[in-house]
Amino acid sequence: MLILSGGTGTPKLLQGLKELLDNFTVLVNTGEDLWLNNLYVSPDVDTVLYTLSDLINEETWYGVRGDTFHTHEQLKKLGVDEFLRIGDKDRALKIQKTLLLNRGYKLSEAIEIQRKALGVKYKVLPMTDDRVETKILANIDGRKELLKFHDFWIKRKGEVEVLDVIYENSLYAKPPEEFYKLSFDKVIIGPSNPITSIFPILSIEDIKKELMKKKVLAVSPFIGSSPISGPAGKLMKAKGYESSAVGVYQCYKDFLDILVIDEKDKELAREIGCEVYTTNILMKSLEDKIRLAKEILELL
Ligand SMILES: C[C@H](OP(=O)(O)OP(=O)(O)OC[C@H]1O[C@@H](n2cnc3c(=O)[nH]c(N)nc32)[C@H](O)[C@@H]1O)C(=O)O
Ligand SMILES: O=c1nc2n(C[C@H](O)[C@H](O)[C@H](O)CO)c3cc(O)ccc3cc-2c(=O)[nH]1
Ligand SMILES: [Mg+2]
Repeated sequence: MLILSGGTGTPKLLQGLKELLDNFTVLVNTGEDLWLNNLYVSPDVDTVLYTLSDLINEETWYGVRGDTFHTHEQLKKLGVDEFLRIGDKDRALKIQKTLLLNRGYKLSEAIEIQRKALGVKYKVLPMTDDRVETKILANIDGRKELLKFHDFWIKRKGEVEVLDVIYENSLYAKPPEEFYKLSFDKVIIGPSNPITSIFPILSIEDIKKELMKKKVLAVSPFIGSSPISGPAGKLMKAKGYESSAVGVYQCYKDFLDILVIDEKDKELAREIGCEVYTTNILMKSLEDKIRLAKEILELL
């Protein structure tokens, strides 16, 4: 089983799947990775590692539950304002990843070392060992500007007009070597943001080519015309997709076999050209996550 993931929606589903499955591989978005004061930050990978090792802070869906922020606060006092609030335990994981990368390890090799160190039994692969950067083409005071994802989402709080989203260098990027050794025939695209969490993964040609040959199920991150959280709605529109479960089908229709949508959207099924399964797709409790995971596994 291969699961495509960003850093919030799919990790919730992973909490359900890991109660039901002994093994799967998570292929994680790295389009939002960044160097922050010489520290390599891979937000979606770190959230997946923390989710699979039961360390994740479920209030924020990043960082370690109960972490302290001494270094972050001291840096601010000294005049270094990290725009991401990085906890002390979380910083250790990022420092180790940075050390390994600086010693020439590939990102996938560094993640493999960290997965084992955290006692995660599931495989976690970055979508590439190359650098693919998601950039947001925005209208800033009448001028077109290409923003880094974190500039768009954290500094500007996503409050800009989005004209397009691009995946820089995806034309040349390859999946990690490990990807070619995987044997799987089923794929779950979790309820992550199709535009900035799943499309970066699909922008890597060999990954999309592989999905065309597999049985693929996706879970909608939308109910009605709104995402359950975050900027997916405006990003979908910027890329010309409907901000709805129908738009999610449009994003994945080249290879999608089953789309799981919310029961409130059941009348949309006639506009969706693959098998549709309606259920409650909101995951609040662990029971919700296990229930949804169970329904998905029965469908695949
Ligand atoms: C900023 C955020 O990106 P990221 O943190 O990487 O998150 P993902 O792309 O993995 O997921 C965001 C995506 O998740 C959907 N969501 C959240 N909670 C639920 C839920 O309980 N059920 C469900 N079906 N989807 C859920 C949400 O609508 C978001 O679109 C980002 O891009 O939002
Ligand atoms: O919106 C925020 N996202 C934070 N994120 C999440 C992340 O940068 C983005 O929100 C995700 O990339 C969205 O996909 C962090 C991720 C980490 O791995 C470590 C620290 C942070 C800190 C923040 C933060 O302060 N604010
Ligand atoms: Mg993300």
